[in-house]
Order: sequence, then structure tokens, then C-alpha cells
Amino acid sequence: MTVFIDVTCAIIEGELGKVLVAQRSAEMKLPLKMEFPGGKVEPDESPEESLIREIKEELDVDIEIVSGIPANQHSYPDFSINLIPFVCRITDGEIILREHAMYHWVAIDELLSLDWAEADIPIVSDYIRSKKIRK
Ligand SMILES: Nc1nc2c([nH]c(=O)n2[C@@H]2O[C@H](COP(=O)(O)OP(=O)(O)OP(=O)(O)O)[C@@H](O)[C@H]2O)c(=O)[nH]1
Repeated sequence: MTVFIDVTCAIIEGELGKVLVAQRSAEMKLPLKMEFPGGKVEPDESPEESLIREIKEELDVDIEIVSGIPANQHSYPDFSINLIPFVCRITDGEIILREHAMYHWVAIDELLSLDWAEADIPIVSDYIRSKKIRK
């Protein structure tokens, strides 16, 4: 039976309709792939609590959760995840990268051209679709 690890990730919206995209470091799993920052949900926390904690640890900022996007289950050759995305906003702090190699603010139209961790691709598409519907 496949065990799917719950992982939350933050689609952080900034100014000019751009979103924050982070590049995994060379030492992490899926090296140098682009992802939304976040991480594994611990047994004693909700996905929302986990994401707020992870973003503080990884980017040193406080966020608020604005809305959810459907989760995506994905199997890599050696592990499987249930990736749970939330649209978020920064409420306090300046970004200091603690784990990632780099981050960028990316326009929605450019998101699909990046070299994403595979599990993120359906989520990026859903996010783009949700923005077009809301327009
Ligand atoms: N945070 C995050 N992780 C993602 C995304 N997409 C994706 O496939 N993952 C995978 O989900 C797994 C769990 O995330 P994590 O941030 O806690 O990973 P980690 O570096 O602590 O993993 P590790 O300590 O097992 O190497 C990672 O192995 C990562 O490859 C994403 O958009 N955000």
C-alpha cells in the first residue's frame, strides 16, 4: 500500500499579482527544482498550523492563509506525497532564506515555464485557472 506523506505548501501572493516561488537547494531532495515553500505536516498539527510554522522556519515571515486549492497526490520513485496548497499573504517580516537556494516573485503567466517539482504542476495549473475564473 502506498503511504502518502502530507506536505503543505504556500502560494504566497505579493504585489503586482506575483507569487513567491522558491528553488530547492542542491542538498535537498529534488535538488534545484522549483516549489512553493512548506513542508511535512507533523502528527500533532493541522495543515494550516504546519504551514505557518514551516514558512516561519524557512522564510522567517508570518503569513495568513487566504484560501485553499485542491491537494495533489503524487508518487516519486522513492516516496509519495499528498501536497496540500494554500494561497497566503505575508503579514509580518522580511524574507530571509533559511533553506532554499533562491526565491523569485513570478508573474502568473510565467509560472508554468519553470522547472517545477513534479507534484506541483497540477497545483500550478489549478491556481492559474482559479485566478482566471475570478477575473
Ligand atoms: N515544501 C514543499 N515540498 C514539496 C513541494 N513539491 C514537492 O514535491 N515537495 C516534496 O515534499 C517533500 C517534503 O517537503 P519538505 O520541505 O519537508 O522536505 P524536506 O526537504 O524536509 O525533506 P527531507 O528532509 O526528507 O529531505 C520534499 O521531499 C519535497 O521534495 C512543494 O511545493 N513544497
